[in-house]
Amino acid sequence: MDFSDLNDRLLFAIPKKGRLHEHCLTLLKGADIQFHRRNRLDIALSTNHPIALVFLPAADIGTFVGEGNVDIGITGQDMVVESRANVEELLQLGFGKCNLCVQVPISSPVKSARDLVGKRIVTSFESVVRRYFDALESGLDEQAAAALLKGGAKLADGERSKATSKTTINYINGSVEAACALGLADGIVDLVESGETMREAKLHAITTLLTSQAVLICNPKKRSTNPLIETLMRRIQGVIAAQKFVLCNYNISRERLREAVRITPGKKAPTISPLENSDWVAVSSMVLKDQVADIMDRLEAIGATDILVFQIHNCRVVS
Ligand SMILES: Nc1ncnc2c1ncn2[C@@H]1O[C@H](COP(=O)(O)OP(=O)(O)OP(=O)(O)O)[C@@H](O)[C@H]1O
Ligand SMILES: O=P(O)(O)OC[C@H]1O[C@H](OP(=O)(O)OP(=O)(O)O)[C@H](O)[C@@H]1O
Repeated sequence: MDFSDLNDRLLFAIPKKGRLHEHCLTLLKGADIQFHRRNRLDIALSTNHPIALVFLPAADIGTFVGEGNVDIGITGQDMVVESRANVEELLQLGFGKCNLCVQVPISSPVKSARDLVGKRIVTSFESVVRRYFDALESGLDEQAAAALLKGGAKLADGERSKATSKTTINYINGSVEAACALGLADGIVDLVESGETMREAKLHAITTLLTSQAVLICNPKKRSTNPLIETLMRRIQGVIAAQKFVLCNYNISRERLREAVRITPGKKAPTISPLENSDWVAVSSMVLKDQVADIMDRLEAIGATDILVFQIHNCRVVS
């Protein structure tokens, strides 16, 4: 590829592998960003928009966006906090949801993060954990120390001087959950989603430092300079909304319509159309996918008929 092809293109960073990769490809497809990625190339030019996709490790995307090497990107909030990147969060994407937790062996006498001050921690989130334990060592409680992380705030000079960094924090990249069993650590800090990895390793979580999900981020100086960023944002928002909602259609007698509208109020209001039989109407309304079974039961109970549920492929709705 000729890299002059990148001139005048919006550079959009996507995790090149791992937990977020497939979700990102689905979003790109839903937003109709077409591209062809040549074998072994980490840059792909969009064939229908002035965009170049840059496939990077999720851990590096915050820094690349913050420093303006790329314009926008998708990564986990945990990665943004770890890299301390100066980025604007445009959208929460609803996937890659997990918590960054302090974990200790089930058999350990350690009950709180404070009990680990002065002990050995193993993690892939070295900067987050250093900041958290510095905050604890300076006298903040666990809640205040965790709040400091996401706000990106630094310890005040006075507070910082009280932190002695006596807690040992060692970085490893993956398989962190084995560290306690191997005698390398008294506790670990790692991501938890289902909790399966933690339970298999005979660990339990004693506190949560961060909650995280995938986010669309932007370099703070770039948003106002390229209108394509707003367009992309709206498209991606539409794809996410479409994944959350389904369209529910049914017929109901006019006398039960008020009750039916309470069950399916829609985003703004349901669409109501008269049927040939004047005592009945047809209703069409967006409902949350994870509530649809309950909604169908309730509609049936008030006498609704011909209840049909349709998948939404894309949409633009007011939030
Ligand atoms: N179990 C999980 N459930 C949900 N989201 C997760 C989970 N593990 C990680 N994530 C999210 O996905 C992001 C990328 O994690 P992932 O483990 O896929 O990284 P990676 O870049 O592929 O690195 P590696 O494969 O070397 O661990 C994390 O920063 C986090 O936001
Ligand atoms: O609570 P769970 O659903 O079990 O998920 C948590 C695990 O997922 C992540 O690791 P991943 O599987 O991505 O592999 P890694 O350890 O190589 O990073 C994370 O580091 C945990 O180990």
